[in-house]
Amino acid sequence: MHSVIQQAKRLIIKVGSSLVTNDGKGLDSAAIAMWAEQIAHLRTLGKEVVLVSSGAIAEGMQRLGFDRRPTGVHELQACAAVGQMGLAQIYETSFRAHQLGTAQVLLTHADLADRERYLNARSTLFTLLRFGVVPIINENDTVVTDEIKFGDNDTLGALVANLIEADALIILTDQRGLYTADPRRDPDAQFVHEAKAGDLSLEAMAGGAGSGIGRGGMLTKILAAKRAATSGAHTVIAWGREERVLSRLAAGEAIGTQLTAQTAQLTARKQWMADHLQTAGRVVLDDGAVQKLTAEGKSLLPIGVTEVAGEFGRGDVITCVDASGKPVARGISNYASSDARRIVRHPSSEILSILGFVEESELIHRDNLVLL
Ligand SMILES: Nc1ncnc2c1ncn2[C@@H]1O[C@H](COP(=O)(O)OP(=O)(O)O)[C@@H](O)[C@H]1O
Ligand SMILES: N[C@@H](CCC(=O)OP(=O)(O)O)C(=O)O
Repeated sequence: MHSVIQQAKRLIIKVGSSLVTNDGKGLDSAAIAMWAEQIAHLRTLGKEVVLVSSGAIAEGMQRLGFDRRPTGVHELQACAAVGQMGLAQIYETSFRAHQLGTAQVLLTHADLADRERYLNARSTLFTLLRFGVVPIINENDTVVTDEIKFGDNDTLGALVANLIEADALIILTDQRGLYTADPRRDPDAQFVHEAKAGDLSLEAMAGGAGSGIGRGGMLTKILAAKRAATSGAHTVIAWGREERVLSRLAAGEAIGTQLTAQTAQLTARKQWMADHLQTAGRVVLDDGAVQKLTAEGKSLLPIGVTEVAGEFGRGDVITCVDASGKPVARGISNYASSDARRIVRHPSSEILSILGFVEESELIHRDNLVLL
């Protein structure tokens, strides 16, 4: 019995190129229809699902008549642009059959490295989930070159898991999970049912891609599990063609390899903030706000702030101090210092009229706040 997927409220599901495109033979509409049906089922169980799908390059190669992967970067990018249309079309059609809308989200490394774009991507994904839509994510291949690529969608899946604090990452691939060696090369390879995410011995077991279609192989999946675990997300690596794989995982069945995160989700996030000793700025709280934060576990609203010191951007970690200057909390600011200065001492209902836009009604959300 594996219960991490059963218990997960928010899930990232990553499907690899070889699965999506039937080993490069063209989009596998039957398989995609089955995942869509299962994802619709997961949603009826109250789970939020984000899909990370590879396959744009493989599908574009097919459509443009390449029988081997082109070597030129712009040819690959052109393939991705052509193939992405096929992905968008088939996902939209497959989910529509279950009255679910889809949304295309193409991300680059630069998007997630930039604090403001990171927060924007995060807010947009949360909003899509709130609208009941299934976001379908891929790397924005047409605008990236090697140095700034995620390079593989296993890594992208893990970063998205970190981005929206998913409880679990499911990586569907063309093997049943992790073996002690590449099963394509070593017939004696043993199946690994369960291990700790981040266990270094796993990295030695995992080899590169076996199919010529996929990019990362097993190593990027192991590293993705390690990365996802930093925000407390567990990973399951499973065979995408296993019958009803997603629904059975959601029912608690032990399928695939489970790589368990060792740190609880909130603890991991709070630890990250607590480790942020160099904060970009400081806000002074009135006594009421100190009370709300420390005794009631509430978010920090602009109205409870009397002063903003330093220069910081949206997404920076800032320190909250009481009227005497004593630090009481640390957290991620939803507003840049220039905007924060204008909205402090005001009720959140006035943010729109003061700034002309509203990022969030809180200055710091309690999930992004750690008490000192
Ligand atoms: N230890 C291992 N256990 C399982 N598969 C492995 C291992 N090492 C390497 N592989 C290879 O990794 C491949 C899956 O990676 P990849 O081709 O990138 O798939 P995807 O397109 O799903 O990301 C498998 O087909 C397999 O040959
Ligand atoms: N963005 C690329 C993803 C390449 C990739 O990571 O492939 P895979 O190893 O099959 O997940 C595409 O859509 O072709």
